[in-house]
Amino acid sequence: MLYTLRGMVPDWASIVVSNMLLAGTFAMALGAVSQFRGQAMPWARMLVPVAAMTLLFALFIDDYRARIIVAGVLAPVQLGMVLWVLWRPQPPAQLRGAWLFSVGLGLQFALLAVRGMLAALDAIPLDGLMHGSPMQSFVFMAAFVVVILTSLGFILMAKDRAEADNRYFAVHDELTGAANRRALTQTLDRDVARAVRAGEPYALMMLDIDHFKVVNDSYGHHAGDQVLRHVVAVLRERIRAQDLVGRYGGEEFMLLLPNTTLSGGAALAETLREVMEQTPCMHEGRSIAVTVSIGVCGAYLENASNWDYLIQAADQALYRAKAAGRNRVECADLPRRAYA
Ligand SMILES: Nc1nc2c(ncn2[C@@H]2O[C@H](COP(=O)(O)OP(=O)(O)OP(=O)(O)O)[C@@H](O)[C@H]2O)c(=O)[nH]1
Repeated sequence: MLYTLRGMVPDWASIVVSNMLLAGTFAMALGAVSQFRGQAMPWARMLVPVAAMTLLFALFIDDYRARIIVAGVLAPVQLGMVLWVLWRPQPPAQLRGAWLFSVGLGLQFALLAVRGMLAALDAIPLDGLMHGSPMQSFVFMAAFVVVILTSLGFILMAKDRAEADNRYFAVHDELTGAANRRALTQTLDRDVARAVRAGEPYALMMLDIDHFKVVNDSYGHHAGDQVLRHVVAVLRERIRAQDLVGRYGGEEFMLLLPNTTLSGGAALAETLREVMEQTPCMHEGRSIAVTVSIGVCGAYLENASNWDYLIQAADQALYRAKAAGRNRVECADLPRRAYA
């Protein structure tokens, strides 16, 4: 708008302020992309080019050629930084939006750089912004395309991320990243049916952190949360790819172990108990001792329609482990009717 008012408003508004705003737009794009990528706002890299553009345009207020050259250098530098943050060190997960956004920015980058270069080589007419040279008309027209492409690209990136987050949190516990109760249930449905079909054994573990309330009370809730993440990390390191660890409730976790016998599950439970005891959780420079009690059940299943009894059996074994002094593993005796 300020560009089109050239001659009707003072030159400092039409020339200096308008280009300061344009540089500001690119700076905001850099801020937005940095935030999108989870990085801090790069204030210096955002503000220095805007200040440089403003100063140089004020300095060259009567020199159209110099201004085109300045814009042909500074704007591509700003746009290059936006593209760098977007694609480095790894490309973003939201590829289709990122490509659209980058094509828009790349077009702007190329146009301003080429125009600056042609001006520097005296290869385009330099009779002013509003005199309708083909190059100038092209730059104006392209600006609309650029705005549409970059806006659509960014909206698409944000939408794809929101959808991916929704999908992730539908099946993961927010605090620990372990499977949530819903994912555990879905996996049990699928796993138990497969185990029955294949005639393979299946084991299930319930694991509970000992005296977790004391951790919260002594070290605070943040430390408690860190202990929960620590437990999941330790469990994940020890289980196989086909096993699943999920958060069943507050400080209670469930492990699903396909193709595992009761004795195999019990051996793994004992290893996990030992590793947990030997691996304290570090929080703000302090070492917090963690022990767990585990109830295990496992069997060759014959009935895929109901697996509740597996959880009940493992839970009862866990209860016995707690009652027997904690930091222990107990195995469940599955009632015969359960899997007959
Ligand atoms: N920090 C934190 N604490 C939680 C969370 N969910 C549940 N808790 C706490 O976990 C504690 C569980 O306490 P209890 O059920 O008494 O169990 P416990 O202290 O581990 O005792 P035992 O299981 O008998 O060994 C409670 O203090 C809850 O507030 C969570 O997401 N974060």
